[in-house]
Amino acid sequence: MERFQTIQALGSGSFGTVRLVKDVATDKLLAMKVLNRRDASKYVEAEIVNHSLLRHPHIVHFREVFLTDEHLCIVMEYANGGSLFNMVRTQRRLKESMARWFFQQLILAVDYCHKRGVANRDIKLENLLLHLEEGLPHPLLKMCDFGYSKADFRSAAKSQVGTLSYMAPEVMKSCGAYYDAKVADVWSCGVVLYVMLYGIYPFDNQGEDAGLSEANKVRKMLERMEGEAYVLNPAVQVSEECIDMLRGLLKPNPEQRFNIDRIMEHPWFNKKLPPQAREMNVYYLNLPVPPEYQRPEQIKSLLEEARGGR
Ligand SMILES: Nc1ncnc2c1ncn2[C@@H]1O[C@H](COP(=O)(O)OP(=O)(O)OP(=O)(O)O)[C@@H](O)[C@H]1O
Repeated sequence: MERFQTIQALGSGSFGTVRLVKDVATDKLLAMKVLNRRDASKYVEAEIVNHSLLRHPHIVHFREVFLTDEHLCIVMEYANGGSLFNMVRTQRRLKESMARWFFQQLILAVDYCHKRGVANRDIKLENLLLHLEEGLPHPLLKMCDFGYSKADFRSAAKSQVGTLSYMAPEVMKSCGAYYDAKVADVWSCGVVLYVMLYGIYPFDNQGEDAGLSEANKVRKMLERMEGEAYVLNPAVQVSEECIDMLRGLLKPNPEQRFNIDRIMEHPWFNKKLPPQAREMNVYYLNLPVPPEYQRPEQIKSLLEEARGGR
């Protein structure tokens, strides 16, 4: 008998589809990403291995990867509330208190990833899923998609990856020069916060830039980033403390940008922060890996097999 029963399709990405499945043994609902075996590239391998290193309440939990005759299946936690992107699109923008609720969870997840040695490099609203849980006033945030992630980034990154609207200026300009992937992640968190509050992108002015070539669009965006020329619409009620946070995150010079410690010390971040949030991160960092979990070496050899070494 099959171990997983498909309930419905959840969506599709550049590599394959994601399904809602039921674990037949436990009745638990899970998400399963199904790729063709031939798409088991080194990038996909990095995505899965990096994801498998992370266990945190605000990161979609990686369960296992397995092969069928034709497919590579990645089983993970199912987030039942859609994405933050959909929520912001439906509501146009979020109230400051709601934006802070999600931002706190995002920063806890990013802090944990960085301490584990993983930079996501594609933090955006579409990759932040939501999970509704009984008894909680708002959905929980769950980071997903480690397709561009980089582990062991002590030697900084240099490839230009990510999504343009969320990309830090030093990444956009890098052209093979090194940048610190952790600091670039903080910029993307700043863009996420801005979009939640104002319902538009801070630097990607789609109206004004329509019709421009890609190169000119990037040039325009860079000019706005470097001039810190994002609009703080006065019709939207946002506190001074929150704006101070935004300004610290969207500093074009990576050396002047807030780092995670500075964010976590900020009074706006600490307002209504759930008790023991920081201790929780220490707890998850020290959690031993259960013996039944797939290790990076096992995952790598499975992917090797998928690539043809059957
Ligand atoms: N764990 C999950 N729980 C619930 N929905 C999920 C889960 N993982 C992915 N999805 C949904 O499935 C869809 C496809 O996800 P997938 O990660 O394959 O592609 P993508 O991120 O949209 O695109 P790409 O892979 O090109 O970046 C998305 O709409 C996503 O919200």
